[in-house]
Amino acid sequence: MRDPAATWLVVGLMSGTSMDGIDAALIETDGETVAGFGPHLTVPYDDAFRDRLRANLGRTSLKDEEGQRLHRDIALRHAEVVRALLAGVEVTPDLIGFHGHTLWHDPIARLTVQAGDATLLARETGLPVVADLRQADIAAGGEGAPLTPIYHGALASRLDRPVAVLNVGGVCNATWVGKRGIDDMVAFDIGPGNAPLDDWVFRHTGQSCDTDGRLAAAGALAEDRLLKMMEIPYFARPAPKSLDRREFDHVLDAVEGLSVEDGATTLVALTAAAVVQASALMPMPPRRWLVTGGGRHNPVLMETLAGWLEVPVDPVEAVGWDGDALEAQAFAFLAARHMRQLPVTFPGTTGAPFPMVGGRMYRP
Ligand SMILES: Nc1ncnc2c1ncn2[C@@H]1O[C@H](COP(=O)(O)OP(=O)(O)OP(=O)(O)O)[C@@H](O)[C@H]1O
Ligand SMILES: CC(=O)N[C@H]1[C@@H]2OC[C@@H](O2)[C@@H](O)[C@@H]1O[C@H](C)C(=O)O
Repeated sequence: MRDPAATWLVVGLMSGTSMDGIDAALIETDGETVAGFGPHLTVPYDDAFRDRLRANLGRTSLKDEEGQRLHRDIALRHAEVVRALLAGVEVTPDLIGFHGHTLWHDPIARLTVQAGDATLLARETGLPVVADLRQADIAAGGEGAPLTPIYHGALASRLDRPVAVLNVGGVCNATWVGKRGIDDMVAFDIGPGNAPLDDWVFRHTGQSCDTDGRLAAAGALAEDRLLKMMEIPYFARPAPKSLDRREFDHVLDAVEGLSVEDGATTLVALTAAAVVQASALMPMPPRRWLVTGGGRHNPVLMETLAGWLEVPVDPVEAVGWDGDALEAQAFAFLAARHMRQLPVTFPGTTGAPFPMVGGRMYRP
């Protein structure tokens, strides 16, 4: 039996930068370790809603009519996903950890905007919701991202270290976990993940991604284009650092004129080259890379990474984690840490001035 005083059953919710859909996962946790993994699911956005999200990227305020509508609709869609996740599960969760959908992220201006009305989500689900997890960090001069490192660090404490957890979502980020576990983490956004490739493939084929890397597998690397793209100053900038999804939109200009296949191969290579560059920014090379996020389903990316990094590269499933659930689980974990007022961001992960508690509670 679960000791309710010691752990919570928490639903984590994430709508990621690739705009593929809403990820939800249930875990049992005290915010330090995971006592049990429950079910997870991803509910894809329909094309019309994805177009609407895309049209709202770059918005810095939710105050106007469409901003308010979007804030509400995102919350209602998340509430539906919670109901779907809990259908057939004979437990009632204690709590929800809610990210929302990032529309704007600018740490220099100390502004990060996530749409999704947590008050409405709490009312719709009848559960307390912890949201606004980036706000305290960015207000204090941290990057406000990435937030998942403390979860990566908690899971990786059982592994041989240093190890790097690489998330290839729309944006690509990594957590380096050293010998001392969560007291020894360096994390940052590396560069473009799947977003430019998704956009490129959508533009040329109308498909939402390069499924199983088929286009990239049929193309040839345009080395001159890759070298040009690797001159982007962000790659060499030391951590802490974080990205807005749209910051790499312009790389599509660098592959313009290539065939769809060659462009796909070259954009996959860009992600891999950025990861190689990122390893030089870590305190020491990791012994192993564990890859999570949708990008690990692209075999061309996985092969390129394995070829270019000098240590083993495996999907996180190799150590028993679930790469489709990990981000949503992380937001559940962060909500539990909020309950215990444990820090969620650190000088090594976001550049926070000190380990910082994060999130705000919305009660039903
Ligand atoms: N079978 C597949 N083959 C190739 N790519 C895939 C496959 N499945 C998923 N992807 C890629 O993974 C992406 C979704 O990844 P994920 O869900 O990790 O992103 P996200 O959580 O939205 O992003 P972020 O971590 O930046 O917030 C898709 O947009 C697609 O590019
Ligand atoms: C501002 C924002 O939403 N950033 C996302 C994005 O997607 C990946 C990367 O860029 C990461 O920094 C972050 O998401 C994950 C969940 C994080 O905070 O760890």
